[in-house]
Formats: sequence, C-alpha cells, structure tokens
Amino acid sequence: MQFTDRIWPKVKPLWESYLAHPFVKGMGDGSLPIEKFKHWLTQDYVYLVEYARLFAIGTEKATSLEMMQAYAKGLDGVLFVEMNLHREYCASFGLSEADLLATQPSAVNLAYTSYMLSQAQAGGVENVSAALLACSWSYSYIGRALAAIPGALEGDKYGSWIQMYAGDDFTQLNDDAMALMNRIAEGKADYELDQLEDIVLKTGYFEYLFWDMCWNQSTWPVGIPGLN
Ligand SMILES: Cc1ncc(C[n+]2csc(CCO)c2C)c(N)n1
Repeated sequence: MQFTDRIWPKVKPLWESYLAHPFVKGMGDGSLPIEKFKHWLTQDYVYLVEYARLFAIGTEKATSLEMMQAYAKGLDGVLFVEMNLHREYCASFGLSEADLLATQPSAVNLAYTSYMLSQAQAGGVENVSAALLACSWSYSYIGRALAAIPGALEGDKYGSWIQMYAGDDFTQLNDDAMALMNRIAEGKADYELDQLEDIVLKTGYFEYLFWDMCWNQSTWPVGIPGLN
C-alpha cells in the first residue's frame, strides 16, 4: 500500500476540518473579512520563506539526481509560483514586499516552521518529505473543494487564490510531492512509517492552528497577564 493511502483515513477528517473552519468557508463564499485575509497573506509570506528552506534541505539530502531535481523544482515552485500570488495580492492592497518581509511570525507560525525544520534536519529525505506533505496536500484539497462551489472561482476577492490552489501548476506540484513521499516510504518498516505519519499529522494539526491564528489575527504575546 502507498504511504499516502495508508494515512488517508487519518488525514481525511483533518482536511475536512479545514473546510469547516470559518476562515476557509469565508474564502469559499467570499464573506471572509479582508483584514483577516491580509493577516494570512503577511504571515504566510514569512512562513513560505522558511518552508522553502525545507526543499533546499531536501535538495542537499537527496539520494539520487532525480530526487535532487524533484526538490529543486519544489523550491522553484514556492519561490516563484506560490510567492508570486502573495506578491500580486499585496500589490493590490498597496503593501510592498518590504512590508511583507517585515512581518513578525506569530507564535503558531514560528512553532510550525521550527517544528518542520527540526524534523527535516533531524532525519533523512523521508523526514523532509513527511514535513512538506501536509502543506501541499491540504492546500490542494482545499483549493479543489472551494473551486467546486458555484461562483467561487470568479469571486473578486478570493477567486484568484482558489484558481491558483485548484489550478494545474499547483496540482502538479502536489502530485509530485505525494509521489516523491510514496517512493521514499516504499519498503520501510511499520515503525518507520508510524514516525513519518506522526510528522504528517502534527504538521496537519499546525495547519488547523494556522487557519485559526489568521481568523483571530493573533500575533505575540499570547494572553500573558499584564502584557498586551
Ligand atoms: C501555512 C501554509 N500551509 C500550506 C501552504 C501551501 N503551500 C506552501 S508551499 C506549497 C508547495 C508548493 O509551493 C504549498 C502548497 C501555505 N501557503 N501556507
């Protein structure tokens, strides 16, 4: 059985929980307040800078030229396809790239990227791919689910977001990430697959927390008495 089929029963309800979250629902029906979306945009931009490093780590740890090419393609995809969406949105809001880069990552954002990077550094390519997977798989799932809502792809606020994540380029990037994970996991013992599954689920839980953090527009500090 392929690794992604093995974890599907655990992953599906988690992906469904994102579709039920008011942030994601609001993008689907266009009702999401723009201030909350701007929070996602700025937090996500600094998230993607760290996420891109995972592909760089994978490129360095790759055990074949083909694998090295796959990670390098992923790195290119984040830096020049996905981040372009953010740059275009921010230009339409009058935000500069410097504004985006000046964003302080929130507690959840920092915890999420630190966890991914530590897992990627601590193991071989299997850890790198496991840490990358929830991110592309869940966004692809969300993009395609929102695209199926009548009128969502034409929405003036979030239509281009949905078009991008449901589109062919992005679907291909995610298919490549899933195929690479499955190839790497092939022949591994159950206890190793359990460890990889744990990384995918924990990054998946962080994805939920990230949507929630954007919905609440939270940063630092996190409710410490006496501090604002
Ligand atoms: C918090 C957060 N999680 C996932 C993604 C989606 N994403 C990030 S990199 C990548 C692979 C291809 O570029 C994908 C799909 C995001 N933007 N922000």
